[in-house]
Amino acid sequence: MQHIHNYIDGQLVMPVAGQYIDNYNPAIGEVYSLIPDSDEQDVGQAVQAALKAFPAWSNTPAEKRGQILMRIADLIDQNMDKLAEAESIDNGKPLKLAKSVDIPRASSNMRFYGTAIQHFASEAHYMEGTNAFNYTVRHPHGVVGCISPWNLPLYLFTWKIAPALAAGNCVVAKPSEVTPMTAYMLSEICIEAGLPAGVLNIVHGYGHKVGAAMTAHPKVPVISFTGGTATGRTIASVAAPMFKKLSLELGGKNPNIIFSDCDFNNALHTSIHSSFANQGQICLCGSRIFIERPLYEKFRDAFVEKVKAIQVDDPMEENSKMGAVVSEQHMQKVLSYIELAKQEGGTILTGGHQVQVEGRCRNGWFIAPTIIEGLPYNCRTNTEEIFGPVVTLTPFDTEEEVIQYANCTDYGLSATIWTQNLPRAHRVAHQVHSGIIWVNTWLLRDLRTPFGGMKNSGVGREGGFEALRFFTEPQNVCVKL
Ligand SMILES: NC(=O)c1ccc[n+]([C@@H]2O[C@H](COP(=O)([O-])OP(=O)(O)OC[C@H]3O[C@@H](n4cnc5c(N)ncnc54)[C@H](O)[C@@H]3O)[C@@H](O)[C@H]2O)c1
Ligand SMILES: O=C/C=C/C=C(\O)C(=O)O
Repeated sequence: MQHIHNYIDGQLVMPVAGQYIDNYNPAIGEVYSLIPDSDEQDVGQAVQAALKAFPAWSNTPAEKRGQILMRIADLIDQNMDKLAEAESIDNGKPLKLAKSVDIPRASSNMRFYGTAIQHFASEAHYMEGTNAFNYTVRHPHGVVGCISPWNLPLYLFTWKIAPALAAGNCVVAKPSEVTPMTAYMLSEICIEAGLPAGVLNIVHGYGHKVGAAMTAHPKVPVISFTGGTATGRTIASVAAPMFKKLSLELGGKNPNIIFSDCDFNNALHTSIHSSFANQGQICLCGSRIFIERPLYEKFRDAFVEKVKAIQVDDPMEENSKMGAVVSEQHMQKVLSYIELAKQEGGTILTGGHQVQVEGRCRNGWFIAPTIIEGLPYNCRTNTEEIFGPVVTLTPFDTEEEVIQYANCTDYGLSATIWTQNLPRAHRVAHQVHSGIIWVNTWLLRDLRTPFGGMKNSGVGREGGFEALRFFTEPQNVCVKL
């Protein structure tokens, strides 16, 4: 069976304690590889390697650092098919999705920050009347920790490490233990691309061991984390008393607001993606669909009809639109929320159950896309993150009412608004408490924009120069002439 290795000090190495964790193919329901069950000893070695590499890497001209990131991007592109297949096997997502979204975005992340760092300028402030000026240098921090989740494995892993490396930091990174394979393949790519030893170190294993050791390590002053809100809280509780700098990208329970005057076909088709793409396991999925009452029945009936036609099948099938959810444990969690929705008075319009796919996937973990109506806007099903192929439909009568519905959760990541009325689009956008608003679209990403959530969806922003500012420490020098 294939063993995944840690990537420490430029080498692919076994975990110090020699222990491994089973890695499952969720579409088959079987173990297909083994992941290092690393601990604080491996994290300690990774931090030492990163500290050793830091002086040379931080003094490497930005242009040269950028060139190495671009080489990594080229190698991701050259290995597109292999990486996409590995992502699909590891995560259960349709191969087509991995090929069209996950892996291309991973190379875009490297390319974006490989070039962004060439344009990242420091500020200067002249003090009129005093004949003095200030210039601000942005120093890399040293060793930074990057911790990522399982839903968009290589996409979110590279979204963190690219700006961290571009800014001149050395990195200790931990991909999710549920989907480690493409991060492992990335370590091979980094070696081939000539990334100097110790600049990026990838330590595999459990969050409560590897992630916790990174968070608590005194030589890792910065943690960038994407994952669940509860985990973010644990990390913050350890990091805050150590005065670490934190970026937290957490969960969401995003509203998808559909007004009667929307472009109906566009709203309908995009809502299918925003509900069920990646089996609904994207933090940006619009899991609460609010429909203005005059359109409610028309939208509901058309939506249910289209969703009933979605075939859940083997993610490796060329035309698969919906694959497996990531693990048996996650499937049980999602199914338990469907039971909760029934107890809370919801009506299942379609789905609501596990699916057994024929053939090689008969023991895999699949859930039918599920639509529920008839729930109060503030019940648990409508306020807690399910993170699976489950959406609720709720009618509304006025703007004020739907804004209240939209804002009634502790989350504030993203929202989508469908209307042809421009003033209304802006009016509603400004009142919805979400860090990311889409009008008449969904998941249209410009990598230059600030990305992140309000309320319990996170702290700080990724993307564009925000990430380069996060991964650097500003130092102001005031000079009197
Ligand atoms: N806001 C965003 O950009 C965004 C993006 C993707 C996913 N998410 C969220 O991520 C969640 C799903 O991902 P998940 O289940 O992998 O999340 P998770 O919080 O369980 O795990 C995320 C990562 O944190 C690690 N971890 C777990 N416990 C830790 C600890 N005590 N200390 C340090 N690290 C620890 C895990 O091993 C994993 O690598 C959802 O809530 C989803 O909304 C948010
Ligand atoms: O599941 C969460 C998705 C996060 C997406 C991004 O971070 C992005 O598109 O940059």
